[in-house]
Amino acid sequence: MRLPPWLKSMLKSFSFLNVFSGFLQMQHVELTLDRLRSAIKQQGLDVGVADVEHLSILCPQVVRLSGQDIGAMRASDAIVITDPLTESRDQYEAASNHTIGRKRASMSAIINIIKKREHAFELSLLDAFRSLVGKRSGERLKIPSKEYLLQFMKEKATETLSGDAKHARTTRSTATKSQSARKHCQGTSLLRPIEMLEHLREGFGAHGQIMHVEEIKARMANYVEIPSELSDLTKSILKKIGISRLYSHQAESIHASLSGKNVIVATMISSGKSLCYNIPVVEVLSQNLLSCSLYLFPTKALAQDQLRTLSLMTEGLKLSLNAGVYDGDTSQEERQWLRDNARLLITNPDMLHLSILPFHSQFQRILAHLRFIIIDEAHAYKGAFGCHTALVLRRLRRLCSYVYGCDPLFIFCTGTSGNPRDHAMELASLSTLELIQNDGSPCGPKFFVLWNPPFLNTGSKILGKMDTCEFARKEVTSRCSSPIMEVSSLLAEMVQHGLHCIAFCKTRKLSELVLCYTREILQEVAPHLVDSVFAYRAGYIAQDRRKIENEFFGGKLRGIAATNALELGIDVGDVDATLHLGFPGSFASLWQQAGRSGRRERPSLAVYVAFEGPLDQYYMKYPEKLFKSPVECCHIDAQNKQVLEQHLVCAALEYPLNLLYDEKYFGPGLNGVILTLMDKGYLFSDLSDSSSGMWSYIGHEKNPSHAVSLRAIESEKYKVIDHKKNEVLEEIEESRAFFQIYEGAVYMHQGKTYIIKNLDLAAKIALCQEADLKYYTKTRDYTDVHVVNGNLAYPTKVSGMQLSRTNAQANNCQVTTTWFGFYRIWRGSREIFDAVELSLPKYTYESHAVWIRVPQPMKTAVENQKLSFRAGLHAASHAVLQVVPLFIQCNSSDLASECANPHDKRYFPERILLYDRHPGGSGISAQAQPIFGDLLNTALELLEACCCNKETGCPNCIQILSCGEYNEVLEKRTAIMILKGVIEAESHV
Ligand SMILES: Nc1ncnc2c1ncn2[C@@H]1O[C@H](COP(=O)(O)OP(=O)(O)OP(=O)(O)O)[C@@H](O)[C@H]1O
Repeated sequence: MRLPPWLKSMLKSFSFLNVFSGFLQMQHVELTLDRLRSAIKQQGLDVGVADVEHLSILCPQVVRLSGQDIGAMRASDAIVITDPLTESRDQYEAASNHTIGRKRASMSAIINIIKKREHAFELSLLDAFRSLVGKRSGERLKIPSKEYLLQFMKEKATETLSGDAKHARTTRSTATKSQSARKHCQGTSLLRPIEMLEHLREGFGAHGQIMHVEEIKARMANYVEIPSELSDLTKSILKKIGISRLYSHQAESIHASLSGKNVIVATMISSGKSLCYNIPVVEVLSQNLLSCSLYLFPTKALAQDQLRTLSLMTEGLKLSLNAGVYDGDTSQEERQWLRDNARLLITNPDMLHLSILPFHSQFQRILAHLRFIIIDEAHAYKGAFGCHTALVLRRLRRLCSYVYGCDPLFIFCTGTSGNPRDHAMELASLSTLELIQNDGSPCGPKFFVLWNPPFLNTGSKILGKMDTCEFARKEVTSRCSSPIMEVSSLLAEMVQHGLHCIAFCKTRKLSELVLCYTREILQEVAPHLVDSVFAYRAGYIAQDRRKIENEFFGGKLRGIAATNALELGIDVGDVDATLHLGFPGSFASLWQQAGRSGRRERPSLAVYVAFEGPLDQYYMKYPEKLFKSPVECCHIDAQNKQVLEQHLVCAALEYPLNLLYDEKYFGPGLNGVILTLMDKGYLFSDLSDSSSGMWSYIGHEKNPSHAVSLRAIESEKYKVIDHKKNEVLEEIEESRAFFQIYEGAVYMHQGKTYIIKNLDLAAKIALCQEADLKYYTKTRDYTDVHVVNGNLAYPTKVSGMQLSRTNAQANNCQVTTTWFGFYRIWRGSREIFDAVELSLPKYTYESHAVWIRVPQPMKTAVENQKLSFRAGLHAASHAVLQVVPLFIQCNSSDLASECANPHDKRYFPERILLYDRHPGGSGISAQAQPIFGDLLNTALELLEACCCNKETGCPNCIQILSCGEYNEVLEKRTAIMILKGVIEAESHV
């Protein structure tokens, strides 16, 4: 059914309603269908519409009324309820007239939603009133004035909720309900970060959310004079950028680099590390006009940031560095120009591996005169990515040495690593490295707030600091307000009061949701600031990202809802506050994110808002564990046989391998790997000439590096195009695409909602159209994991841990996702109101899994007790997944568990299995294998310690946000039985 054209045109004429929609949104109270039905019944009214069940009364722009509210307005008006399934204008009119006619007595307000199966149209209170009552049937009813309605709403906003409204609150989902009770700050006075903390304490945060405030004290600078040995040009550059003295560590590291030492600078975030490499580079490159430098950054954004810094330093001076960024976004002409002219080439390890080393002769000028290799954000090179980068650097060093006769120095920088020196030495295979860590930079005080969304009890009073379990015993379903809403409200508050703020979110979707809610709040309290908040995440096209970075740096934007794409050292200017939606997966990440604020000695604020999961709640309860723990060590294993094989093939193409000379780069495993590669047909040596000992590449691929992905980056992507503007909004990796784009999907981008109109699978293009929708969509899918045997490519080192023996196995696996439909879900209430079928191709990728078999007698024992083995396994896998970040530095979204689909009746393997979510694997499940026994024990402890008494568990134990099956088919008691059984079997290993 389509919305009748007459109604559409009528609605257009009520655009003034948009002005009030934010206001109305804030004021609503919620009503369940049951409550509506009984309220209507209590008043002896005949609803007259066939089936109240079909009423959709949950959209945010419709005022939701409790029975009590209906009573309150009894004298005034009428309620019009139309059947949402009405199919035509005639039926529609008949239904509404019929309805109105039969209840003209004394109903109190209007709730009207017209819904069809494909799209849902929602009318605001006034819309509905005007269109239905005012224009169509108004003569027969009293119409409340606009003033009356607004007054009513104002009163509602201040009144304490009680009676029916209370009940409605506690039975609804949590996202918007606490918001509706808590007024948003309307102020826009300028506040400094410390004043903001007080402001929060007295206002928005006065409901016990603030669990702890850690004051990280200010630190005085230790300055030294600018060394006299520096050239006049370098001194003039320092003067130009306003540096009159150096921090002591800067002088120390510059001296070490200029004395020919490899250096790692491991000082605080924002401690002026970039000068530690820029000054020696400028000094050397200005003295010898042939000398060159190579800068490596892990992200494109950092590369751009550094180019900006270098331009500011050198513009207008007689120094032609011809600096430029050589990455995937660089045009062919620019690449050619940089190859011919650049003396300072900024790139990333992926580009080095794919486009520089295999074509090294084109970079002959640069490689032959390479004096420095700069590796900033060294801590980013860990795990699988670190392992690959280590081998790329070995390939670079041997080419420089054998082919171009040079031995460049390294300067590493890191702000967050537990083992900076060892890690960097392993990364670049260096035998000596000077560690600079006596930090001479100043820093302003930082107030780090731990913030737990408030609890709501059955009386819907917001409770203060209540022990999670104490509360869980009382009422689990109405635990607390949504952390997403809390972060959105905080972001709005910061922006309103003139603070520059970044809200870090774990996923792309969360960053879009936070942006969307923040804008809604700002629309209500400070509409002129709505466009000063943006989202920043992977997927956006490069041009858009640059624009956001520049506008935030320039102060035009005040707030950003970002993923960790903005986490690493980009200098985004004066940030006053950071928000952190959930623990980001490692201390290093958290400190990196928080380090974005408070640069240049300014006081700053950081607020970590907890999710309900065990890890976040653990830190809320034990803040010292957060603030006193050292940052994690970075591990790489450059001897990993499988990775070594891959890179030796590439290295042999670049320059023949030699056992005698290459062992110092590739380690003692070189001989064995060369023989394996010979057997596989990649390498050949003329054994008749035993003196040469050279192994040449004879494989079929023209450029074997194309087959090796350093960080499992997918090349196949889907483009999302705004149909009307013909503009590319985003490119989504193939593995993620069908979770977001399919015909009918609601797609979010920069706080706007779009509907996907067409998906062209062959061209990999999704056309979308902007649409103001109050619902979102979520796919219905299932994922099969097929375990296959094979060696794993990534390290299994877990530092300082006693490894227990275990039955758990780590294997390669094949992950296949099948999409069979999607749900339409109201925002705010998160209620599913429609299910639609889908037909999309399956997506399969290779990954790695860690798993343990559940003993057969355990299955029999569970079934004998008439419990569901599937539900127990599913819940046990969730519990194990929840505890992984306690042992391994990772995000819980890096891994997934095998989840039982409620409709799937096929055989379900008797195993607890976790797998790497990224195609190609990320190495985390391999790291989990040796500690699987600990994971099982901790998961059992978690379940036994959680006081929720629900069989389906709670977010503290077995319910997880990322469950592909929406936490259906879960049994906590059975999970405990199964875990005990598996742990018992482990004790016999
Ligand atoms: N000696 C100095 N005196 C005054 N300001 C300085 C000095 N050195 C650096 N700064 C300023 O400190 C700020 C931070 O510098 P920079 O971005 O180099 O820090 P960083 O340690 O590289 O940061 P990150 O940890 O994010 O990578 C810059 O604005 C820079 O201009």
